Amino acid sequence: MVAEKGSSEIDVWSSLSSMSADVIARAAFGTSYEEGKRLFKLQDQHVIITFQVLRSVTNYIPGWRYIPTKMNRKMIKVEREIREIVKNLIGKRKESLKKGKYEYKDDLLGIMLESNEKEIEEHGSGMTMDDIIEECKLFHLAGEDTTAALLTWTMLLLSQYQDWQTKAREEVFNHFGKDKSPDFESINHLKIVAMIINETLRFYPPVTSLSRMIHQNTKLDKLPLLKGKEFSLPTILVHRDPDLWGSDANEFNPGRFAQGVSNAAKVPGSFFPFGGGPRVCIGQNFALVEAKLVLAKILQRFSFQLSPSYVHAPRCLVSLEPQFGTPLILHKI
Ligand code: HEM
Repeated sequence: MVAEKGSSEIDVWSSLSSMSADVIARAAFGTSYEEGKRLFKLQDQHVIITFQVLRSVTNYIPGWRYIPTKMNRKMIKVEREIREIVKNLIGKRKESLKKGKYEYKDDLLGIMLESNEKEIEEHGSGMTMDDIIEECKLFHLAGEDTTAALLTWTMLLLSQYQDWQTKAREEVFNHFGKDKSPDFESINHLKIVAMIINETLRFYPPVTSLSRMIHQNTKLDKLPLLKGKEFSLPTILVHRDPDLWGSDANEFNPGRFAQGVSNAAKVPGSFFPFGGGPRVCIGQNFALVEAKLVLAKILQRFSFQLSPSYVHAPRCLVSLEPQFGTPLILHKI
């Protein structure tokens, strides 16, 4: 995309979205990667239709979703195709097992099927086909746009704060030079890159709020929280609160993470981009390794700056994303 010795304007949001879709398709479906990609494309369509339906006034008419409107029929068609693909994938793996070829691989689907077989053998019941399909869908939904958003906001901020871009590149060069590929072990030695990623997660958290159900009456300071009600914890507001982060809460300053996550805020527990408790994000380590690897590789090859055509308009769909893309000018180094 960028000439050997040149510069190009690229919408990094769209490129990084395709990249993280590829990563999650490979991790979830390994050898069946191509079918995985098709599945995830369909799921993207499904999300778009769902948001259209949720935003439509007809959403408030009881029973409307059962009426065969154009939109509802499209939704059913996409859902059916998604189920067919996953069923086929599972069928093929089971078939190979029957033929004695134990072909369950180290991908998410393989691990899930293998542990499910054991569960059924030992306890007589396990996950149904529907459960497995839903788990595959959830991983894609939870893991694709979130990681793409993290990487996109990081690149945007490093375009705006060139001093941090230079520091990060120096660190990457010190560890890997210009050509050595960063690997899983050494990626954790990148302290400045880690600080930048944490500050981006604070500044533009891909998941902007958490929902919780209240199980018993309680009080949060003077605020009564009533059993049976749902409440929302606005991550993005907590992450920018000057009482918790200091007067520079609305400034990008990775240095605040220099002494680790637990010392970054004035009040512990003010940083929770991956949620918390029993439902904490199970993909957080995966996402952080992916983000560090990708960022290190980009910093090794390119310097980048903001394009004059960039329009700042974050919006919240599945994750906090740049509504009009993120055009950056990349220079080969
Ligand atoms: C920067 C990237 C990511 C961010 C910011 C993020 C954030 C979150 C948050 C805030 C939650 C809700 C946690 C809670 O309610 O306490 C969550 C749940 C979840 N995430 Fe992530 N996530 C990311 C990447 C990923 C990836 C790559 C995967 C899969 C490989 C993944 C899989 C999941 C799953 C399956 C859940 C549901 C867990 C449950 O309900 O038990 N996430 N994530």
